[in-house]
Amino acid sequence: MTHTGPAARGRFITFEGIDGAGKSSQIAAAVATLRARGIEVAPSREPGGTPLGERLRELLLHEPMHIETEAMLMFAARREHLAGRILPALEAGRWVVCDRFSDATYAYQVGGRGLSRDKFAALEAWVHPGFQPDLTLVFDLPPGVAAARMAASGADPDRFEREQRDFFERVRHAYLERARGAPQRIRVIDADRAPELIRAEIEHLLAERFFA
Ligand SMILES: Nc1ncnc2c1ncn2[C@@H]1O[C@H](COP(=O)(O)OP(=O)(O)OP(=O)(O)O)[C@@H](O)[C@H]1O
Ligand SMILES: Cc1cn([C@H]2C[C@H](O)[C@@H](COP(=O)(O)O)O2)c(=O)[nH]c1=O
Repeated sequence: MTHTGPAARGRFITFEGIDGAGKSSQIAAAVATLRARGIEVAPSREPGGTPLGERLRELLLHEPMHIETEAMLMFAARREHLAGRILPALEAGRWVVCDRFSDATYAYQVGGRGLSRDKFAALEAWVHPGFQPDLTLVFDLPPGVAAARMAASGADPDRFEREQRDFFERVRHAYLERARGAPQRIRVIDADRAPELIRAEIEHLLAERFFA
């Protein structure tokens, strides 16, 4: 008899790192790898992922604002994303592969801008109590290397990408600190390597974590 019970919950995988770390093409490769295994995957991004979230993204990336406004808007977009997209997909058995989530708020707003850890923790506990990604990959590389990559790409820098090297040093260290606090969930990837090597490591990690 065919099993017609509820689908198993999907998995939530996030990619993190300083701007220019090389997440985008590796996310596309990871999505393709999972789809090749027959998994239904919903790629998404933060801030964004919903119509309202994308409008908030425009403000966040281009309008100057108070640091607490910035943190609250990141979490407002996230609240919408969780309710409108992430949780429904996971409940329907789809996997969500997301370019950034709350670890980015910790790294950028707490580490980079100096938001208090208590305010971050309160927002996180409000917006997604007890919920975290199943796996987070932090792309780690020196800010100078990331800056050179971004300059070579020729893209117009946004409000975050225009920050100075010391800002990205703080963001990088906040990511590494966050990873030390959750070693089961967060894996640090050496992103200062050829794309093929990074892709092979990610395929290995996905296989080990979800298909062993
Ligand atoms: N491993 C790599 N080695 C050298 N260059 C790379 C590597 N990965 C990506 N790049 C190049 O670096 C630039 C930034 O890459 P990408 O846009 O994937 O970074 P990102 O982490 O998604 O950045 P952002 O968070 O700012 O969107 C691109 O021009 C890309 O082609
Ligand atoms: C989710 C989130 C993002 N940011 C910053 C990090 C990046 O500079 C931009 C998003 O651009 P990307 O090209 O999609 O990487 O937003 C942040 O500061 N805080 C956050 O919570």
